[in-house]
Amino acid sequence: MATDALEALRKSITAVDSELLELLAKRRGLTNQVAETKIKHHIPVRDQKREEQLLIRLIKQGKTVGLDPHYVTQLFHVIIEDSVLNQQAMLASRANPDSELPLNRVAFLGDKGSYSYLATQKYFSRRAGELMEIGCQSFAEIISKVEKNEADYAVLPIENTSSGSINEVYDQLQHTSLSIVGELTHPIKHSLLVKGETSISAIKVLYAHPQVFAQCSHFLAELGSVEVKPCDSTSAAMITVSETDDPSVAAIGSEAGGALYGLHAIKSNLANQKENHSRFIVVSRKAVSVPLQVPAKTTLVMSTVQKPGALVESLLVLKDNNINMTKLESRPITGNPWEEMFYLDVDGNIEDGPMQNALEQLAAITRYFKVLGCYPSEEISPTRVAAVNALAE
Ligand SMILES: C=C(O[C@@H]1C=C(C(=O)O)C=C[C@H]1O)C(=O)O
Repeated sequence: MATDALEALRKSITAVDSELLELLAKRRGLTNQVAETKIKHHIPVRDQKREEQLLIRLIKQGKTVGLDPHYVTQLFHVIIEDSVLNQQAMLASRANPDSELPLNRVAFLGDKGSYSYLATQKYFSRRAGELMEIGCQSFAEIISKVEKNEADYAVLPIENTSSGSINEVYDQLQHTSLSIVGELTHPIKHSLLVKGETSISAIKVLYAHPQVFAQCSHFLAELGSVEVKPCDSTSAAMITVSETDDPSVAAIGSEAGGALYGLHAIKSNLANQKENHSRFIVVSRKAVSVPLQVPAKTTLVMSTVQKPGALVESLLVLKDNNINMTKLESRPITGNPWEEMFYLDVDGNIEDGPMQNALEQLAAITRYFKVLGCYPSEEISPTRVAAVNALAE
């Protein structure tokens, strides 16, 4: 009897969920039409005033039907982020018709199920064309695939909120002729993955990528005497565990990735930091042009002359041109001990006046200077509604 009632209720929920999906698709269609209008009339993609008004109205309306402001705000932040990213992708592809390929051959680290694989899927889901996945064993192999025209794009992790910059990728960028054409941030949720029935206390051997071990060091310390075995990628770790019936082995990776190999999670949220995200860059042989209506980021690489204050002087060029720097990284220059290559991420478009001034001035005062790429920024900061607390009352 009880199960009949449950069944009926679940049927109704399924019907509501289908309606929600259809409405979300309808909303997406409308925002795509908005993008067409913005292209035609040169209007910026993001309009935070409109977003604020929309959120205030929805929070008020939500209250009348028993939905709390926090829930409504969170839901619509996700919906708006999707809408802005889709519109940005549309504008970017219009501005670069030659990079519209029927087949995108994409090289990334590992195999199906790796974090790079999941990031690749996410990035290309907003872009036209089929996706051909090319799993690789190292960052050098990934870069070389694109350089040799065996792939069109490479997706490379560049930094993580727990373990910091991925030095090996920065070092690869020093020597390549490829350009950065995109970026994306992907949540990294580490789980302890096993094949059959087992428990945490039974685990004796743990496979994972070294970056993953670094990000989960607190969990590893708690685990105690477990042998850690570094692998080339998260997917390599998953494959190793999937190929044995030994209940004392486990891998660390994403639950979604593990499911592709018949693994399940016995513990989740293993990272030291709760908010664990990785930023990936997308590189290609040809640079892209970013429409001025889309927020852009530019990555620069430079080495300064050997004199006191040389780096400060370079940073002042950015300040004088009112350019915001979002990241500064330094890496040793191979063959030149104690000399550093600086990598800078700045907000701005190389087709913009102040940025062109800054680039010219930097080129004049540095020993080596190169633009690694200008690409649409995918960091969509959520619009906060100042009045949200008042509205909650
Ligand atoms: C759809 C638009 O573009 C963006 C996305 C919005 C949305 O999804 O509601 C609102 C404002 C813009 O930041 C728009 O300008 O109306």
